[in-house]
Amino acid sequence: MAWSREIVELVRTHPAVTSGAVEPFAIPGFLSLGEVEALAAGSPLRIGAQDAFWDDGPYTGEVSPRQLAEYGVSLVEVGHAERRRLFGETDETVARKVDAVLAAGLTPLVCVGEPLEGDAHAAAEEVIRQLEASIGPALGAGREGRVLVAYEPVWAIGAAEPAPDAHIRTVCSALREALPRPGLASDSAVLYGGSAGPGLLTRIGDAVDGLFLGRFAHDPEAFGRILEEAGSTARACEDAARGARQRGGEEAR
Ligand SMILES: O=C(CO)COP(=O)(O)O
Repeated sequence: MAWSREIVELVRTHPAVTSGAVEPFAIPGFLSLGEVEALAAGSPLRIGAQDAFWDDGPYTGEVSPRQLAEYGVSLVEVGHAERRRLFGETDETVARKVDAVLAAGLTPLVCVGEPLEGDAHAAAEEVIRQLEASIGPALGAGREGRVLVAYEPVWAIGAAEPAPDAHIRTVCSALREALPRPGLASDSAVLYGGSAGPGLLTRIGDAVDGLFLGRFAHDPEAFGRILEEAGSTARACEDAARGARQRGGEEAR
């Protein structure tokens, strides 16, 4: 709660957030959701849940996306590596959860990632397959909405360092290219997670839309530094896009 209080204060006034360039979110454990949601009410901090079940029940002990929506939650994390490894989640169960989250009008944050360190192009193929298996069925059935994809190489979670910059670039660029499709909102995005911390976004910001942070944002001061970087990265990307549009206009003339 102390962390949440500091983060809410930070994002309320930070220019990177008030300008609309950066969209911060926090995903606390279920037991803290209500309190964090109350703290964040009226602030730009969006609140997510770490998991949800795919139906309303009766499924004793499970929490459905519709219940989370009533609670003020707007994001639901689906298919985190720990859920896949320790709780038997498969692409099929992830797909059912994505469908239920979209049906409840919430945004699924779909986690994908290759289990072992290896070739970046092979990793890109693997995660695009995971993405398709996770969101394809819901979109194919006519669901619509925004999807956030968190690319988390399993071998880089809880590690000393994130995956190498070139690896992240290759995989996230491929995911960005694979993402647009009918039914998917145009503000759908690709985030990188796995030992992400200060300094990373400045290096890879042209290849990703954001970060999915764990341990290295547990210090609010580090979160603040990353927010600064996110603001500068957003400005740099806007400038680059404006330059490209101007060059395109000159060529057209
Ligand atoms: O999986 C993650 C967050 O859920 C990543 O955690 P770390 O950044 O601590 O490796």
